[in-house]
Amino acid sequence: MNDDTSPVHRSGFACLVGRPNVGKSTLTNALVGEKVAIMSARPQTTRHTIRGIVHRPDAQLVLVDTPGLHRPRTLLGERLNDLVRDTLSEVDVIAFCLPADQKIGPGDRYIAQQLAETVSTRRTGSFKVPVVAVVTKADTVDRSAMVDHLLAVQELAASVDREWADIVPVSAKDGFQVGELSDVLVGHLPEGPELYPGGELTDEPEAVMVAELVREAALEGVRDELPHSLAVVVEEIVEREGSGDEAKGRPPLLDVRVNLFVERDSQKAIVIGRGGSRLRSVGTEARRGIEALLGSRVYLDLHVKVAKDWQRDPKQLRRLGF
Ligand SMILES: Nc1nc2c(ncn2[C@@H]2O[C@H](COP(=O)(O)OP(=O)(O)OP(=O)(O)O)[C@@H](O)[C@H]2O)c(=O)[nH]1
Repeated sequence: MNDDTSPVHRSGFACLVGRPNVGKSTLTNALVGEKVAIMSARPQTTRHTIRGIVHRPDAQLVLVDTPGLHRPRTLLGERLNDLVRDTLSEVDVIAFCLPADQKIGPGDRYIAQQLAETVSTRRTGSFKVPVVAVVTKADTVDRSAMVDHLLAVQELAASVDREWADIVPVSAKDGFQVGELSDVLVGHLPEGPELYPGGELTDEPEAVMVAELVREAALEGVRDELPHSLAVVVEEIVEREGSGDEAKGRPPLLDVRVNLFVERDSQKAIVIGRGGSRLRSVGTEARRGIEALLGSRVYLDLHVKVAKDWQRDPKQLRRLGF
C-alpha cells in the first residue's frame, strides 16, 4: 500500500495510567518536549482532557488524561471508574507506569486487573488495547535492581494472564529512552492524518477562560450527572458596534456566543432545565465571571447542542475546535 515515496503518517490517542506519584506528568512533559507550551491552552474537554501532543514528522500522538484508576469506595467512585474504563477502551495504546524505585504493590495489581478486565475481550493473551509497561524513574536504581524490577513487571502481566505489548524503562529526569518510548507508542497508532494541524491547540487564552467559566457554571450542581460529557466551545467574542463610549468611560458591550455540546438528549435537558430555567441561571452566573474577566459588559448567548460520540470522532473534534 505504502511505498518509500509516501511515508506512513500515524495518529491517535494514548493514555498514561498508574498510581499517584509514579511520574506520569513528568513523563508527559518529557514526551511532549518543547511543545509543552500548548498546555496553557489545553481545552477543558471532558474525559479526554488533553495533556499534551507529541508532534513528529511521522506521527501525532495525543496524550489524554483520565481521572485515575482507583479502588471504588462509593457509588460515585464506581461511576467514575466506569468512565475511566470507557476512556481506556477508546484510546489506541495505554502506557502503564511502574516506577523503578518502588516494588510492585497492591495498587499496581489492582490497575493490572482492571486493565485485564477492561481492555481485553479474550480470557488470556494480549490486551485488546495494547498496554506498554513503562518503568519510570529508571535513573533511581542500578542495573541489577532494574533487572529484578523488569522481572517483577513481567510477572505482573502473567498474574493477570496477559502480556505487555512492550516493556520500556525510561527516565524523564535525564531523558533516558524517552525517544524510544515515543517510537514504541507511535508504533501502536493507526495510520491517519494529523488530528491537530501543526500540533497546536488553537484556542485563544481568553476564549479558553471564557469556556471554562461557562463550563463551571453549567456543571454546578449536576456534576455527577454529566461529569465528562460536556464540551464548551466559544464561537465568537465580538464588540457590538457603537456600544461603547470612551469619552463617557462607558465600556463596549461584547457579544459572546458559546456552544455547549453534550452527548445525549437527556443531558441536554439537564443543562437547559425546566422551561430553560437552569440555562438562564447558568448564563447569569457565567456572565458575571466573564464580565470580571474581560472588564466589559457582556451579552452572553448560550446554545446547547447534542453532538453524538463527539469525543471519538476526529472530524467532530476539529469542528469543536480541539
Ligand atoms: N528521579 C526521578 N524522579 C522522577 C522522574 N519522573 C518523575 N519524578 C518525580 O516523581 C514525583 C512524581 O512525579 P509526577 O510526574 O508528579 O507523578 P504523577 O504520576 O503525575 O503523579 P499524580 O499527578 O499524583 O498522578 C515528582 O517528585 C517527580 O519529580 C524520573 O524520571 N526520575
